[in-house]
Amino acid sequence: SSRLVLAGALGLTLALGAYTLDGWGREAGNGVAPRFVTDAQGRSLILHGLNTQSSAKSAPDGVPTAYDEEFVEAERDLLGSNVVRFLLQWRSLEPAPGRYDEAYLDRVDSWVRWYAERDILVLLDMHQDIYGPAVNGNGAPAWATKDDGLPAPAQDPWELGYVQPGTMRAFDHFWNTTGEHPELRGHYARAWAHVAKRFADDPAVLGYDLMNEPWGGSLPGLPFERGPLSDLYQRTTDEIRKVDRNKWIFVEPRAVGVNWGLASGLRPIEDPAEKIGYAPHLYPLPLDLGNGYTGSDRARIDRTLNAWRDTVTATARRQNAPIVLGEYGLDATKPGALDFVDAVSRLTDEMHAGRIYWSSDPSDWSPWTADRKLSALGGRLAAPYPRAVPGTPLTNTWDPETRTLKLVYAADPDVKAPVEFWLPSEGTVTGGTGTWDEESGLLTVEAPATGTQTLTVTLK
Ligand SMILES: CN(C)c1ccc(C(=O)NC[C@H]2N[C@H](CO)[C@@H](O)[C@@H]2O)cc1
Repeated sequence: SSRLVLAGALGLTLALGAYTLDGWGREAGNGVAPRFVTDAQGRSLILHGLNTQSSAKSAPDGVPTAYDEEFVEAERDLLGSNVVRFLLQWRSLEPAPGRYDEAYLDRVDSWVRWYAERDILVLLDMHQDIYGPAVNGNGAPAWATKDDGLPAPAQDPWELGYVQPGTMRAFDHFWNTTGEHPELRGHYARAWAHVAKRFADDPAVLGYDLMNEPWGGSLPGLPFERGPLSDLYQRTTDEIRKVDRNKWIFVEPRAVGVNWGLASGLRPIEDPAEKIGYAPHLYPLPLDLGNGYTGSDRARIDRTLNAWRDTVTATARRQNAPIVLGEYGLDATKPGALDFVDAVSRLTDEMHAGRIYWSSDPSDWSPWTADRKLSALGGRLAAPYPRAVPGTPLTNTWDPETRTLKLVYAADPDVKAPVEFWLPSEGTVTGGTGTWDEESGLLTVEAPATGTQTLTVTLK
């Protein structure tokens, strides 16, 4: 099938790309991420939420169409979300070179306000897939799509769109591999600076995810990441920091290969604010090929998860970056799908990484039913978790059998704030004094502010 053709082509690319990295690209890196995003009180945050939303990719006005404020309310109340990865479109932001559409940013701001009113932080994602609409993708404006008139017909599966001649040329011009369009990356960096200038002082905005799933066109993965991609991230960070020295800036590795557990070649980005986060995606190849999380595929996928953990942790450590899994998801009708969701939850809990599910759109992947309740998959996402910790989390494990969450953390005596858990229903706590708020689903726990603390929360 064409998916197998895709896998073969990409697999060969990967093998060649990966082998150039000191063997097969596996780097030791077990253990926890060295950094956390912190709140105003200095608590370490563990971020859980949804991607919103794929419908924005093709929406004429560039904002989600299959989502509304009622859903945002449900995200807080039924899923306990404290973050959203909100898709932006460069085509909507900068419809002509150097001309920014403030009405578009007003529409984005109206969504940010919805999330702000529900204490959900917003990670703004400059989203692209297959470069932009002019080559049957989404993201870039037509004026920045230099396809040299080469063909780029829509493909099935859609991923083959990345290797069409016109799309490859558009990427090669953007990364200036051709040497003919050095101006494009400057436009991209300045467009981000324009967004940052708008939201620099908005406490609801967590920060900026600089590019969704970068693709190097003709450049192999590792040289692409070490060269033009890291250069673009550095240039964009420099432009943003001219107007915003506070927000987090998240960088993504290349999608192909790293989504499946291979090592990334990203260089550490220099940032005077020292607030660079790492936001990789996780899509094991057997699932991408339409299989389930069962039998021999399950064993392969488990090996992918372990490799992904090690390589992601190693890359984050190079940058001293907190980790947020920016995308993971699958068709919930596939065999073993819910077990995969639980496996990713355990993995990111082990890494103390945030996790943002793809996506809130109506589909077989969705956490929502047609009548806006939690789907079976949504129910697995709605597990208890520690959202804010006054110290460094050491252990964070949820056991659905015993309905018990165990948090061990090294208390920071300088952080005068309680532990905050989100629970889908009331729970009791040992190791501290808990206050349950039914309306918000928050269990606030006072515990000693020194030494290693162990809190055990059990749902009633
Ligand atoms: C060949 N290339 C460059 C490629 C192949 C496959 C993906 C992908 O599956 N991505 C996973 C999900 N991410 C997007 C949105 O960011 C979703 O549409 C995909 O399901 C990406 C790139």
